[in-house]
Amino acid sequence: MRSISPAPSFSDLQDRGVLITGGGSGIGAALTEAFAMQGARVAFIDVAEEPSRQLASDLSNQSKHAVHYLKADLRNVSEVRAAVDEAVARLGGLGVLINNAARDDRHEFLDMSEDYWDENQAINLKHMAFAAQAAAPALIRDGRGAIVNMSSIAFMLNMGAMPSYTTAKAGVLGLTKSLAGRLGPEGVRVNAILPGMVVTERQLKLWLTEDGMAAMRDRQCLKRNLLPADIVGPCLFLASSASVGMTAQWITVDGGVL
Ligand SMILES: NC(=O)c1ccc[n+]([C@@H]2O[C@H](COP(=O)([O-])OP(=O)(O)OC[C@H]3O[C@@H](n4cnc5c(N)ncnc54)[C@H](O)[C@@H]3O)[C@@H](O)[C@H]2O)c1
Repeated sequence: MRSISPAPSFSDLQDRGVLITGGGSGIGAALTEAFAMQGARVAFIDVAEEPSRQLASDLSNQSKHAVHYLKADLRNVSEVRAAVDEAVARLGGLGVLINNAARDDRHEFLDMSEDYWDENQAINLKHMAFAAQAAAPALIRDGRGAIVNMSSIAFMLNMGAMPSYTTAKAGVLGLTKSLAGRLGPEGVRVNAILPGMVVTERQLKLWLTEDGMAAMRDRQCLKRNLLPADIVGPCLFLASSASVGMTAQWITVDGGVL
């Protein structure tokens, strides 16, 4: 499910330090690959060790710089901080943080426990704030730092099957606007991407059915499934100096649902 279409080239991303959370599979893996192929210095955090090690090793054989895999459970703030510090040390600085990791569990609202809510917010929202906090000093030192936060159109579709996830994804936009306000005066831009239905291995395994995909294609203007590669161009753009005047904004990549 890795990206296959050629990504646009942004020469300013060469040698930039880039950290991607949840970069070991799905959209995150496509982003890890794309930044590595731009010639960036890339590190990614993921809890899934085996596929992540494999990805880092495969990409390191093809890219200008070795790709660094850092194992951490992003639900744990001290692990987030340690992994970000390690990334900054290994990359020799940081220019770009991609807050990508999430887990879109379905859950029944009427049965939802407090613990479930807290754990769900921890993987879908909280780590983005603390990764940004840990990365901020390096991004400020960089002088043209950029953060890209992964939201979702799901919170605008009145979906009843995952209220904690969709609340977190709405929160990602609030976080994006607040951090843009706080970090903009220090030269750091903060933007977000709202993907629509993107077909990944995990989505296929857990949630997507032929009927469900057909129904979403029906709602889209573009009558094809979106793939992780569709998120790559917008993300590279928001990370690069091509979008140097943009902050506190978001780009929707949903094939035209909204
Ligand atoms: N796929 C879609 O249709 C879709 C739609 C809208 C938004 N998004 C957003 O795009 C982003 C990527 O989605 P995806 O579908 O590629 O997800 P995915 O589940 O395929 O990948 C998420 C990655 O995060 C990692 N991860 C999960 N829990 C972790 C933890 N506790 N600590 C560290 N790493 C952890 C996983 O191992 C995995 O590699 C997410 O923010 C998601 O909400 C996806």
